[in-house]
Amino acid sequence: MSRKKAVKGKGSSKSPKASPSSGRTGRGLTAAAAPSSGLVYPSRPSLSNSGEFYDIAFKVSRGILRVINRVMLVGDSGVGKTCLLVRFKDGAFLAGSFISTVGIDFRENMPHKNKVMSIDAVKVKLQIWDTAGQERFRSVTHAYYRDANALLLLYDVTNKASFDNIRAWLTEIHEYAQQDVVVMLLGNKADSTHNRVVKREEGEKLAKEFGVPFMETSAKSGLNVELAFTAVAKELKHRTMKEPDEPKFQLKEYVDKEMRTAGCCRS
Ligand SMILES: Nc1nc2c(ncn2[C@@H]2O[C@H](COP(=O)(O)OP(=O)(O)OP(=O)(O)O)[C@@H](O)[C@H]2O)c(=O)[nH]1
Ligand SMILES: [Mg+2]
Repeated sequence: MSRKKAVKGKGSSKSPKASPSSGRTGRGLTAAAAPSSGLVYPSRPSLSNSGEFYDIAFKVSRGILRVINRVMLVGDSGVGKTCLLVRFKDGAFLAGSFISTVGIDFRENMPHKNKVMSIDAVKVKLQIWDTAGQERFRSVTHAYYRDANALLLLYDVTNKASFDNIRAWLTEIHEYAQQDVVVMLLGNKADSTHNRVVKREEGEKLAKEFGVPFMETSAKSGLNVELAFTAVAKELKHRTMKEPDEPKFQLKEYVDKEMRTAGCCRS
C-alpha cells in the first residue's frame, strides 16, 4: 500500500479562497523519520488526481524507494510551459498554433503528467502540474501553490513583458507557496535567436538577485529540459532522504557545474 487517505473528498479545507499563509507547512521529512517499512506519512495532506486528499510521501515498490514530489510550471501565458512539459514527458515539440491552457475547475482539470526519474539509484516520481498563465486563471493557480514542492518559473526570451513579470511571479510565490519550495528560473525559447529580446546575462542577473538557480531552455530543441527537471528531482530527493552526516545538496552549484560541463547547453 502506498497511500494513506487523510481527508476524503472535495469541499475539504482547500479552496482557491483559502488564506494565503494557511498552507505554510515545511516538508520536514527525513529518512531518519521513516519507519522500517519504508512507508512515511507526513502531516501535510496532498491532493490526488481524483480531487481527494492523501498523505503521500514515498513508497517501496519492488524494493525501490520511490519519492513522489509535485512540481508546478508557472509563468505568463505563451512562455512555453505546456510545451516544456510535453518535451520532457514525451520528447516531442508541440509545434503549430498556440492552444492556451485553461484552468476552469482546478480539482478536475488542472493538467499534469507523472514521470519517474532515476536519481542516484532512487526512483523519484515527479508529478508535474501545468498551469494556465492567463491572468483570469490566476486564483486557480494560487490554490495549487501550497501543494507544490518545486516551481519552475518560466519567461520567454523573445517576450520582454514575460521577463519583466518575473518579479511579480516571485512575489506571488513568496505569498502563496511553502516557505521552502524549490524555485528555478527558466528562460525558455532559447532557440529563437533572431527574435530574442532578453539576454542570457539579464536572466542570470535576476536569478542571482533572488538567489534562485537559472538556465535557459528550449522546448523546441530540447535544450536543458532534462537538466532542469533532473536538478529539481535531485534537490527534492536529497531533502527527503538526507542522511544526518551527508553534506547538503547545493542545487545552484549543481546546475552551474552541469552547465559548465556541457558548455552551457545540452539537449
Ligand atoms: N521557438 C519556440 N517556441 C516555443 C517554445 N516553447 C513553446 N513555444 C511556442 O510558444 C507557444 C506557447 O507555448 P505553450 O507551451 O502553449 O505556452 P504556455 O506557457 O503553456 O501558455 P498558457 O497555457 O497560456 O499559460 C506555442 O506556439 C509554442 O509552439 C520553444 O522553446 N521555442
Ligand atoms: Mg499551457
